[in-house]
Amino acid sequence: MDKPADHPDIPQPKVGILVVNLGTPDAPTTQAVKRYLKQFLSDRRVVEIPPLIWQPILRGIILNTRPQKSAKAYAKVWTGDGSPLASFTIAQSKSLGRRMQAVADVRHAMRYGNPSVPDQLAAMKAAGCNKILIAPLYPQYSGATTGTVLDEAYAALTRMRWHPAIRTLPPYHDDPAYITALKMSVEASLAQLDFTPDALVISFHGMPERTLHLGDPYHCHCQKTARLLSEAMGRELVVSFQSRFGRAKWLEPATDATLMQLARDGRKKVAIFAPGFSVDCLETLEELAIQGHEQFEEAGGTHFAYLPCLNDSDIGMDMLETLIRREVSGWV
Ligand SMILES: C=CC1=C(C)c2cc3[nH]c(cc4nc(cc5[nH]c(cc1n2)c(C)c5CCC(=O)O)C(CCC(=O)O)=C4C)c(C)c3C=C
Ligand SMILES: [Fe+2]
Ligand SMILES: [Fe+2]
Repeated sequence: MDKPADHPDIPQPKVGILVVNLGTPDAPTTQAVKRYLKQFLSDRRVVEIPPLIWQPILRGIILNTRPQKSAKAYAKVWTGDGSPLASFTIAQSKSLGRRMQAVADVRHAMRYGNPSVPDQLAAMKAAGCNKILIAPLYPQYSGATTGTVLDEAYAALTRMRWHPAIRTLPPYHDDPAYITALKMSVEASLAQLDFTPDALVISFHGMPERTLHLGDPYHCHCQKTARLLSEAMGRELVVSFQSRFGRAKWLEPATDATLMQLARDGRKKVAIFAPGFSVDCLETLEELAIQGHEQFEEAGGTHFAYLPCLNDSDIGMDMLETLIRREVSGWV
């Protein structure tokens, strides 16, 4: 008698892997950035101000001023393949697809913009995936990043009659595979420099400080990543938080202030990296590598290096494959 798995009428389990990142504008233009920021900054997980107060500020002030300024910043880092965040995320998804082609259908989605999480879940379902791993590519958990990706996925599932089985990739801020990949990548980048840094700065995207007091683990996850990496590398790392937005108090110390203070303290050779971003993007390539460099030199610094994110490097992809294979084990 046939075993059920061999029976031609019984569908074989097909595993889907959906890697998800933040999203980015379609073009470095005021209009495209405005569309993107409207969706992004209307997410109540990102701006936790009641909509009756926040929406008039967003629509009346922010969306009439910030898109033009941000579009200029995007234009400085835009490439022939589009936004760095999009092109690196696509490269990661393709690389993972090649590595796992025997066992899974790998796709990518963006929380804001396209391809959207609901569209990609529907496409995977239509392609026969009945077991799906949702993998938000944020090492450190926050409600504003991992949380909102999962909200979006679960909301899409509520509209499906026949759910696929779902697993989610947990935060990996303290995973030995992630810490080892960062150590290898940072040390390889440092070995390429033509100077020895007096300080190594580890910069994470900021959040309103209030989120820490409300129980968001993001700040603790960032601090733990920094501590574990510092221990693994056997050297001091200066922790800071970048990209402040709005008037509320954000996590401190701020990266710009930290860079300027280092220069004033006589630590004039600095290398900086941002391991909370799984790929390079506006916040790393423009805010750190361009603006941070200028701020550091204006404060008297002499040597500055920005060290790249893991992106789709072999080191980074080996790490992601390890984490993802672990989550789908038993399925494949
Ligand atoms: C990696 C984690 C991120 C956290 C945490 C985060 C929180 C957060 N961000 C904003 C506002 C903006 N962020 C912007 C860009 C941006 N943010 C992240 C990641 C995190 N944000 C990335 C990867 C990017 C780059 C996107 C790209 O296209 O390359 C922007 C847009 C750019 C700009 O106008 O400055 C805004 C605005 C808030 C309010 C927030 C708090 C929870
Ligand atoms: Fe952000
Ligand atoms: Fe920024």
